Amino acid sequence: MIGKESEGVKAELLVFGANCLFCGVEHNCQFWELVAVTINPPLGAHTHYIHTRTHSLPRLLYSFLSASLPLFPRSLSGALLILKPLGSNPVTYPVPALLSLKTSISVACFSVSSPYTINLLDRFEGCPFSSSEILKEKMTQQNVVVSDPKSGINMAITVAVSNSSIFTTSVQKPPAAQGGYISISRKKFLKNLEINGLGGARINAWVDSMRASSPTHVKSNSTPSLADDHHSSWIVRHPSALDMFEEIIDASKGKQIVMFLDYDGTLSPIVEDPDRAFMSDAMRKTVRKLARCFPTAIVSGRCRDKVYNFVRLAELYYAGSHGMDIKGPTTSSKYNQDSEAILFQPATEFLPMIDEVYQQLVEKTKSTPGAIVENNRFCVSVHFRCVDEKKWSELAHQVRSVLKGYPKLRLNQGRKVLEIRPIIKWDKGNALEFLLDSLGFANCTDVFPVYIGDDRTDEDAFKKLRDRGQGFGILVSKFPKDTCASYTLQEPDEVMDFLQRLVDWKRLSLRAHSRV
Ligand SMILES: O=P(O)(O)OC[C@H]1O[C@H](O[C@H]2O[C@H](CO)[C@@H](O)[C@H](O)[C@H]2O)[C@H](O)[C@@H](O)[C@@H]1O
Repeated sequence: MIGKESEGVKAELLVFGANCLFCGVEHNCQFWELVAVTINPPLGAHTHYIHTRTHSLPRLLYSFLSASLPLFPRSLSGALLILKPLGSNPVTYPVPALLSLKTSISVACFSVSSPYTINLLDRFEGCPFSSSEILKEKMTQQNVVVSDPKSGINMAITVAVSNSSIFTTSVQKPPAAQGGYISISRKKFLKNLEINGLGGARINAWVDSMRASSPTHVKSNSTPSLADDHHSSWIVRHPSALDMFEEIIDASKGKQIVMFLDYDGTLSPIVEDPDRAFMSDAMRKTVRKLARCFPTAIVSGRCRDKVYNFVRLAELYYAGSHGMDIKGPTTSSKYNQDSEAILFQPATEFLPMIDEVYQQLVEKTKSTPGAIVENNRFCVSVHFRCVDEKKWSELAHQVRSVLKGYPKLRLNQGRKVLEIRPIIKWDKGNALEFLLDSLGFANCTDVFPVYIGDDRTDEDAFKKLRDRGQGFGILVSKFPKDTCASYTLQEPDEVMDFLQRLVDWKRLSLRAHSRV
């Protein structure tokens, strides 16, 4: 079973395989290997890349599906097939039932049994095999039926599961990246950079990850129409929170909205000097109004004092150092009568170690022009935004040489920054949960948390919301990225517009309420 029918969970099926989805044969199109099918996007809101390359099949599939969407019943908003390049890591956001299979799903087809009966596979022209033949031939079968409780439609999904990738024997090595888009494969964008291990190989992985860390432009050799397709399909799955404002408000009806805001890249634009990442007065004013309407927290990778000095609003909750330093408001308001009591620091024992590492990193990296080491109290950031790309490998070596002596620290990567922090299992997602509990929403079903952020570490919070099945995340990005957020906003200015709309809506609804 995929998802929990009773809770109306949207179904999503990930399909991995090296062979053609439709005929099961390995065509001469070694550029793709993975297909994800998302049913009911964008509400399913699972993110994957379309990483189409030179072969025309991906485009064909995409046009085929776009043409099929109008045939779907209204409540079934569609299905998307997403392709990944051969050899890349599979995206790991399957619904829990699929996750627990701990196996790769090699190839699949699905059909939608409804009054409209659409079998995508059979409708594909030129497919020499029927779905069942492929599946019988290639793998063990597992049939999954998903009901869409709203539409009363049963979707029969046939998933073929194999413990080893049955197609890998004839699979060639992935081609070197060519054409394409600004997509960051999970392989390239390592969430936790490995500190020890094989020297050269590891450093290369770091540098690859550093390169992928902050896409700012479409690669010059990309094919514009494919890039457009990629971007539009990403937007379909992660629509603008401004465009979807009414839907968002509908979803929050009867629930208490709680706002969580990242700082850098969300409330303030990204700038070269981390000490000059100021927030505009207009943004400050908007956040102040927001906090009068909803409990509001700032969740940042920065040291709490520093982010407070940028924001300067005493009525907010602050979670600094990626959530490892949480403090309630220092002035009371409607939402925080005894919040001053809140202070949570789960990593205090690491303070001396972080200090020591900070000093060593400053010393070690001082020969690399442009490198900035920032002490974020419970974590340290090494910025490489202003370091010449030719020097990135040198910087990676320097950082690794320091970290080798500290097995209790780990390294993550943000936007042109290496972030070092204690190995403890505490992230922005835990901070969000902690704050919700502190606000009195533990085990509450009528709370609607909204988290807005732009960076990798914000994904922990997006994922937490998705796992809780409450509220949603909004990713601030102009470019397609792998994300657990449901919606997007392009830049801090759009964040401000969105917050202002929330404020206006709240004021209007309070007025309407008081008239009744
Ligand atoms: O969780 P966040 O609040 O988003 O913190 C993540 C990092 O943000 C800051 O760095 C980023 O913004 C800088 C200023 O615009 C920019 O120069 C840098 O390249 C970005 O990575 C902060 O300085 C870091 O310490 C945080 O780790």
